[in-house]
Amino acid sequence: MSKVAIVTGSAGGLGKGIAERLCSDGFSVVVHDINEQLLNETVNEFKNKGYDVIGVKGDVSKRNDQFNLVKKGVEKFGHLDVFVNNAGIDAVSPFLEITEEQLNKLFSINVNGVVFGTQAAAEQFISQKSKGKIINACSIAGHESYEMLGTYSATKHAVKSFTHSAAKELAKYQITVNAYCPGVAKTKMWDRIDEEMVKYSDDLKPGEAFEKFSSEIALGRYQTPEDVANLVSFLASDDADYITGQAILTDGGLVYR
Ligand SMILES: NC(=O)C1=CN([C@@H]2O[C@H](COP(=O)(O)OP(=O)(O)OC[C@H]3O[C@@H](n4cnc5c(N)ncnc54)[C@H](O)[C@@H]3O)[C@@H](O)[C@H]2O)C=CC1
Ligand SMILES: CC(=O)C(C)=O
Repeated sequence: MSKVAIVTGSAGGLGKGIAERLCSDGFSVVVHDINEQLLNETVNEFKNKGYDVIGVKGDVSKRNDQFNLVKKGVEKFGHLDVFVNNAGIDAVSPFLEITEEQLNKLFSINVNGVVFGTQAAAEQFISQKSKGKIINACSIAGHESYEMLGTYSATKHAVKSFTHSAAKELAKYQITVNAYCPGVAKTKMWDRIDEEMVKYSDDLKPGEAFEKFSSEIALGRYQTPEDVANLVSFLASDDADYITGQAILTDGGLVYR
């Protein structure tokens, strides 16, 4: 019987890289996203590669959608082993321009989404009477608070905090809760961050905000989805059974904690 993983926001970006890696690790995978067209494209691409996947559309900020996601995954594959709370969004603005709308939107997706996903997965693990692994997308911005990324950084600090508290409460069920903290990966998220940072700057040209962040990476290159997937693959494996409550940096040497 193959292991089963759900990865939220996995039609593109880091989530897609994580979902593909878990497929090649032998998992049956539920690919999930709010973007239905991209979701269908990714599911078809994975099926053509021979991977055992289904697609479920949903919005992580809606509690019912998160419980429906687990239900659909279990209806198809019979059980659940790993739930990756990957979906997240960005926002760029000076502190004095942070709006109520920005705060509500980012917290509802990046934080509420992680809480609801964790609750849905944990209920399933408990009812299965099995161990289970919950793996959350944090960030270097969950360890360091960046200028122009104040709201985003606050959401990722909240993800780290919920990773700690959920790990403490769920350990008695043999459920582990950990987080991966990427650095600077060239996905659509960074394309948007770069575009916004350039708008707010007098001297940055398109691409230069990304280059500026990347130039500080000790290992000398920006991150790929595969770099992130390497860590998530380990956290999803039995080799990580004794690790819980950790928010692990994978950033090529950028933030040291
Ligand atoms: N790209 C980077 O350098 C870094 C990314 N991260 C985190 O990694 C995660 C993935 O980031 P990327 O792949 O770069 O982002 P991305 O924007 O490239 O991809 C995110 C995916 O999530 C989906 N999504 C957005 N809102 C959703 C919602 N409400 N419900 C369901 N799906 C939704 C999008 O449609 C998209 O397919 C995020 O949590 C992000 O904060 C952390 C550190 C660095
Ligand atoms: C996108 C991200 O997580 C940053 C800038 O730390």
